[in-house]
This record gives sequence, C-alpha cells and structure tokens, in this order.
Amino acid sequence: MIVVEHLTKYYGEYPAVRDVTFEVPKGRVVGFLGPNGAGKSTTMRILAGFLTATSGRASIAGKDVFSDPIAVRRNIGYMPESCPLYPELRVEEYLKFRAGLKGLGWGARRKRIDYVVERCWLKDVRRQLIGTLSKGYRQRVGLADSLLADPPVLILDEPTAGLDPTQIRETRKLIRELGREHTMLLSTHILSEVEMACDSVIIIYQGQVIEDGTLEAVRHKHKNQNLEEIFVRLTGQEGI
Ligand SMILES: Nc1ncnc2c1ncn2[C@@H]1O[C@H](COP(=O)(O)OP(=O)(O)OP(=O)(O)O)[C@@H](O)[C@H]1O
Repeated sequence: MIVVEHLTKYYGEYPAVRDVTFEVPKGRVVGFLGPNGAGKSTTMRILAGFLTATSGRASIAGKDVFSDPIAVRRNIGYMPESCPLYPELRVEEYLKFRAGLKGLGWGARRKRIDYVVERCWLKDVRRQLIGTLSKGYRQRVGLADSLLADPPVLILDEPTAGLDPTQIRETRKLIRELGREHTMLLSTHILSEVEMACDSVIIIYQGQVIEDGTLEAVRHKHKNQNLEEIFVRLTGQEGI
C-alpha cells in the first residue's frame, strides 16, 4: 500500500533521509521509530506530498507521490506533528472547511463530521474556538481531520505527543481500533505504544533504515529482547 524506494532528502548539504526503502502492506499498522532528528517527519511529509524528495520514489495505493499528488492525498489521512489549525475557527467550522477541501458533498459532510467528532471525543468542544483548545484537544482535531474522508491509509506523526495520560490511553485505544480499518504508518517515541498497537516496526537512524520487520521477527532476530532494549542497542539512545 505504501512503497518507498531509495528515498533521499537533502536540506541544503544535510542528508536528512538517505536511501530509505520500505513497504507497508495493506492492512498493516507500522510503527515508525527513531531518535530525534532521525528523519521520520521528513519521510512522512514527503509521503503526504508536503515536501519534495531529492531522489527516489514513493507511491501510495499505486499512485506516485510525486507525479500524482492529488490522487495520493485522496487516499491518505495525514496528521502532522503540530497540526496547522486555524485558531479563529470553531472545531465544527474547521472540520466543515476541511471536509469541503477534501471534496465531501454536503450530505456526506455532516454525517462524517458527526462521526469523527464522536470518534475523537470532540463532542464537548464542538463549538469551541480552536485557539482556546488545550494541546491535547488540538491533537484530537488533527486526528479527526485526518479521518474525514475515510482514507484507506493513515500517516500519523506522533499522535500522542504532549497528551496527558488519560488522553494517551484514549488515543492509543482509538489507534488500535483504526488499525483494524486502515493501513497505518505511525511515528512515536513511546515504544510500549508500538508494542500495543503495531504489527510491524521500522527503525530509522541518521536518515537510514536500520531495522524493518514484524514485531515478532524483530524480537526473534534480537534474541527476544523487548523493543526498548532493541532500540537502545541499535541507536545508542537511552532517551526515548
Ligand atoms: N526545513 C529544514 N531545514 C533544514 N533541516 C531540517 C529541516 N527540517 C528538518 N531538518 C533536519 O533534518 C533532520 C531530520 O528531521 P526530522 O524532523 O525528519 O526528524 P524526526 O525523526 O521527525 O525527529 P523528531 O523525533 O525530533 O520529530 C534533523 O536533523 C532536522 O534538524
């Protein structure tokens, strides 16, 4: 469903992503891990069509990310690390606006907004100005936005970053549920989240993929260590 081949991205002289190749098969929920600055957001932004690559290829649902970006956007829901929301709009207004941009017709729009509002626990803040929402609630609006067009593929960049423990639990539960219906690439620093919600894991370090496989295969390869031990050993990072 997601195919990335030899993807490379330079920011000026700096290679943030170097010859990255991986696949996410249909229906799979993949944890995309790596220390700060490893190249996760850069890769995800390229897949979502927000950034060009220096070289390499990528496709989603058979559509080329670079030559057919509009078709790709129809197939994905992308939640960036910090969601660019409009503070002067109310939650419902924002979702209406986004649903319009995503091409949902009037009838479908109302139904779908009700659904994502319910699903992302936004009922209580439906009429609140986005600018007055807490970070956790803004994250939920970003997640609701990514679900609006019911895309087959979800690309979620640190969806639980900055949430309180209750919100983290709720969001994890939602991610697990969404994983039954969507192919998902999910970046996070919380390794227990990956162990709970993902089938597979890709670890990226200094712009390069250093591990890629099902959780079971990766654990087996590393003598049944837990993911945290594997991550620390591969990347030399304690702070995650
Ligand atoms: N617009 C930019 N211009 C220059 N360098 C950038 C830019 N965006 C990212 N970088 C650099 O590219 C590297 C990869 O960044 P990226 O945001 O993809 O990492 P990440 O794995 O998502 O990190 P984090 O876990 O901290 O979010 C970092 O060294 C970062 O400083």
